[in-house]
Amino acid sequence: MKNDNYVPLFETKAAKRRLAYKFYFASVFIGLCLIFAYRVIHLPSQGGVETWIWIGMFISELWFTLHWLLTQSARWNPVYRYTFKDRLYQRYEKVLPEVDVFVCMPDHTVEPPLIVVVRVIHLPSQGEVETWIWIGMFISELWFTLYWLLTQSARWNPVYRYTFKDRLSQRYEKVLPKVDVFVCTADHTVEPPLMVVNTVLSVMAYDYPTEKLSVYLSDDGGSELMFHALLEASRFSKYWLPFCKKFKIEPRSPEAYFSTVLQPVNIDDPVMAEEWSTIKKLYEDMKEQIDNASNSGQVPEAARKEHKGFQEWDLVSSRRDHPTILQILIDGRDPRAVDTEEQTLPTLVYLAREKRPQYHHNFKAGALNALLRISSRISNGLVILTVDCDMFSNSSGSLRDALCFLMDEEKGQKIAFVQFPQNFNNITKNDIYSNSLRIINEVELLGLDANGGPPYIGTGCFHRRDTLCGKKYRKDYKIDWFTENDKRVEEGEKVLEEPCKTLASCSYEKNTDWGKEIGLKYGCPVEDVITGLSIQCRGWRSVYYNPKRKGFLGVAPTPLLQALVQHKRWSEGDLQIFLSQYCPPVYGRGKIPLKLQISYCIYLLWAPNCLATLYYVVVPSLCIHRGLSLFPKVSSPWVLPFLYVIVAKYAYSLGEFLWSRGTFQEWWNDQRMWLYKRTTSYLFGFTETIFKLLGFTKSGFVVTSKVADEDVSLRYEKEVMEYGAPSPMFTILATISLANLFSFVGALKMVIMDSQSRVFDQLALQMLLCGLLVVINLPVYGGLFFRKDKGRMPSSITYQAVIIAILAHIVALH
Ligand SMILES: O=c1ccn([C@@H]2O[C@H](COP(=O)(O)OP(=O)(O)O[C@H]3O[C@H](CO)[C@@H](O)[C@H](O)[C@H]3O)[C@@H](O)[C@H]2O)c(=O)[nH]1
Ligand SMILES: [Mn+2]
Repeated sequence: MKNDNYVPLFETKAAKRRLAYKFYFASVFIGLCLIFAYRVIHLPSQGGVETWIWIGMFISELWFTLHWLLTQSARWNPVYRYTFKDRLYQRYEKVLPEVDVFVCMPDHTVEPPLIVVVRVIHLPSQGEVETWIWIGMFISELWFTLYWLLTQSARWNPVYRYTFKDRLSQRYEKVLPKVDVFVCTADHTVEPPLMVVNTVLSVMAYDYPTEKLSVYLSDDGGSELMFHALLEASRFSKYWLPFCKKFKIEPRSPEAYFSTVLQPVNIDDPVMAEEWSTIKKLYEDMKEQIDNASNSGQVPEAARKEHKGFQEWDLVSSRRDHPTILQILIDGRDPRAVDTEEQTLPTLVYLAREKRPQYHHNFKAGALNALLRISSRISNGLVILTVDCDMFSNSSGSLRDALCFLMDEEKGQKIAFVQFPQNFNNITKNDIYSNSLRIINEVELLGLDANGGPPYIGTGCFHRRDTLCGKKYRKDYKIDWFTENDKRVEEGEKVLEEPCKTLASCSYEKNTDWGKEIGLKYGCPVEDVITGLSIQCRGWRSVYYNPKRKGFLGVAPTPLLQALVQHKRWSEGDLQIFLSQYCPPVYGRGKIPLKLQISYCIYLLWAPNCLATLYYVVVPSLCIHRGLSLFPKVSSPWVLPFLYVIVAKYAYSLGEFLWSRGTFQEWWNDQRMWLYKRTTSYLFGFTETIFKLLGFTKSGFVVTSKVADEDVSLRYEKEVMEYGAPSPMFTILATISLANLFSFVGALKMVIMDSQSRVFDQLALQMLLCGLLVVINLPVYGGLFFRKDKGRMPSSITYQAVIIAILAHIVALH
């Protein structure tokens, strides 16, 4: 099979193993070991050796108990077997089938593992609280170490990818596969129709044979306004597509284009200048139509009469209760569907799947699965692109880039999907909410790619239809692009909307494998990650492609609360996967490489970080008042590993940021958001997952708002933190920052009053930690006490936080 003339369609380069990185890794690792040595050696001496012996006994017995539980599984229900040979001979002498008679002899032995409980209750009392606080520090540091080791798996061996679109075109221009683009929208109030149609227009304008391109919009809001907007866009596309192609403009979302290019690119060219103005005028008209309808909440009567599609809304009683609405706005096979230059237009379809209150709709996963079925009947593209409605295509070449991977003769066969990074076009200069996902996009996903493939992150991802529909990888899997297109094309008949509608009905999936083995998986708030993981576990790999010109640009959440809620959904969904049967180290064993299993855990274990972090930002500070020292004295050599690990870790992280074209201020903001997310989003995600496991709650999907009030946007532009809404998340943030402020002030007082500077010697590291927390929380104090605008902390939160912080200090002192 090896082809000597094989010239690849893409290339992979390993990043140079940086000596500095290795040094960093080894030295921090040694530092961590020293920290643990310190923790063990310096356990508060009140408890002394006895405490440790006791803890040792505890751990040993915990192990014995767990192991004993394991061994019980083999004792639960043993069976013995007997046979009756004589009967066998009598009856079946000639044919001799086998007969077993089972006699079951149950043997239940249950020893309640009470020993462990006894250990916990009777921990030697000399050390008491101090010992326990110390053990808490130990466990937090153990967690941080393990987690840091996990994150290293994504840094070990990053790779960069490059494509050769000219070769693709030379070899395959005539037989390029059909591509279906799925755009999802859910709610026209938080996802404005104008934004959605801009996304649709940008993907319609891909540099690709239009007769092979189909765009589907799934509207989970079932909104007439959205349909109206799409209808307007289908008309505008007749002008927009030829314009894009003629002048090769980028980006191809009209809104993004006209807001960056304020005058014709080539003023000297009168033809271009005139066309530019005409198109801009047409766009402004369309924008006005759509915005007017959105603002009044009604489609104008005249527009309604122009298209039969609006009649479908006669049967809609609410967005949660309506039959399937399916409208093919442009049918690419219709000879009349052409643009102003007589070129075929891409197929354009509007779908609002059936919704009934008694059926669970499974959020985005449900929407994508309905699209998979409907599109298989209409265009049946071999390749599927999924994009969120707020993510316009920023580069008309991305589609061909993706095909370079999927169509490569040797390595392409095994690739199930090509994931582009999630980038955003509303990030402010220093990215206050750390929305840009810079380190994930520029560092970690490159490493995951080398480890076996990035996860599927829901948007900007090109899939093979087959793999999304559950196909397993086999060595002999090979698509012959020269015949495949013809095979799948239907008779060329005009597709009828009515018969297709049942494919998107509520009852269609009953008793089928949809949502389990076929299509996107149900029941998880991060349907994308779990679906990608299971594709990889079926033997496929994925690739990550991060070109200079970003492939897609989306809308990042602007108020702080939105960002935190989004991360709550992510961390919750991720932890759910970890605790489910799909846990990568279990489910992926033997199916995906070990290093990929580990890399997955970086994200799947986001949520549990909340515990160690909360401990670390609360307990050491509160202990300052008691004079309880939890870190080595400055005069002791043990302080060195602590300082080294702190400095090395943060220096490297800053270096990584700058090297990925970030700024110092942005890195600092990222550290703050890291703290915020860990103490709020992850905490809520963690507890909710546990509740869900226990069966108390069900997970939902809170759609992130893509619009903000004017004054909120203004503050965002100025990079002023937006609190505003009363939320328990803010209570936590405010309380932590106040508690640390009180501690720090108290500590300063103690240091000043202490003439021999013994306090400083003992508490320096604790004060450093506390002081850093105060500095990083400066915006919170501003929001609590100094700001007057609407984005400040609500006063209810200020009161709560002050009271809780004072109470915490009182409790800590006694
Ligand atoms: O019932 C629903 C809910 C959401 N969506 C769509 O799903 C997309 C993502 O929703 P959004 O509120 O923007 O969530 P994000 O957190 O920004 O989305 C990220 O995280 C999701 C998983 O949590 C992925 O599905 C997305 O692709 C990924 O961009 C949007 O286009 C929505 O219109 C639906 O179609 N139906
Ligand atoms: Mn989004």
